[in-house]
Amino acid sequence: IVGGNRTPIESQPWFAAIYMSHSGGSSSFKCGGALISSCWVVSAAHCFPKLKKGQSYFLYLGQSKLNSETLGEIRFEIEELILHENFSTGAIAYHNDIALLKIRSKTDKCAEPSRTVQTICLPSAREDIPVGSECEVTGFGLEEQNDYLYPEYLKMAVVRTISYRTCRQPHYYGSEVTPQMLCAAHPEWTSDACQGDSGGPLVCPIDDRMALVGVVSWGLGCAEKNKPGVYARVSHFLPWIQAHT
Ligand SMILES: NC(=[NH2+])c1ccc2[nH]c(-c3ccc[nH]c3=O)nc2c1
Repeated sequence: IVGGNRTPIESQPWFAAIYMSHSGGSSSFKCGGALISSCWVVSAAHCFPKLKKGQSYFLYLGQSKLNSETLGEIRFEIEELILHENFSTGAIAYHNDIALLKIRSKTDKCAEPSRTVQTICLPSAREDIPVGSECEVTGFGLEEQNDYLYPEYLKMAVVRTISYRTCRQPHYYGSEVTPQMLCAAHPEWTSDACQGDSGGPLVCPIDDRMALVGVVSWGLGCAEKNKPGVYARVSHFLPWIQAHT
C-alpha cells in the first residue's frame, strides 16, 4: 500500500495473508485475500502460478504483522484452489482475475470468528456502488513501487471509485479496462495498492455495511497520476462465487 496508514487486523478482520512454502522449508509472502465465509477466502487468480515440486500455499487469518506471530493468528492450509476458468493475461490487464481458496486448519476446521477474524459481506447482486464512493484497500504490499521489501505491518489506504468511462480514457488505461473491472484511486494520486497487495480486499460501505466490492488486480506502477488501481469487480462474479462455494 502506497500512502495510507498502518491498520490493526481488528479493523480488517477478514484480511488473509497468503504465503507460498518452498521445498526447503522457507516460505514467502505472496498476496492478500478476504474471508467471505467460514471456509472460503477470495483472492486474485494471478497470485497462483503453477506450483513447482514441493511448493504449496498456506494462509494466515488474524495476522497484523508479516511473517511473525500476532496473538490470535491462525494458519490454514489450502484444501482447494479454484481459479476462474476464464482467467487470462492481457497486454497490461488481468481478466477474470479472481480465485477461491477453501481453507482448513490443522484440526480440520474452518475459520472461527474472533476479535481478529471475521467475514466481509459480499455486495448484493449486480447493484454497483455510486462513482466517487470512498473505499478502503488493505495489504502488506510495497509502500513505494521501487521498494523491494514488504512492510512489516498491515496497511490500509482510502481510495475513491472512478467511472468506467473515465478509466477507459486514452491517458488512463484505454480499452484494457473492461466492465468486469473497477478502477479506484486517491483524488491526489497519493495512495494506492501496489505489488504484493494483489488479491486483497477493496471494501466499500453499501447501505450500512462494509462489502467486498473489489479484489486488487493490477495497475501501471503505483499511485501514478492517471494510472488508477484496477480491481476485479466482485458484483460481476457473484454467480461464479455462488456456484463454487
Ligand atoms: N497500482 C496498483 N493498484 C497495483 C495493484 C496490484 C499490483 N500488482 C503489481 C505487480 C507488479 C509486479 C509483479 N506482480 C504484481 O502483482 N503491481 C500492482 C499495482
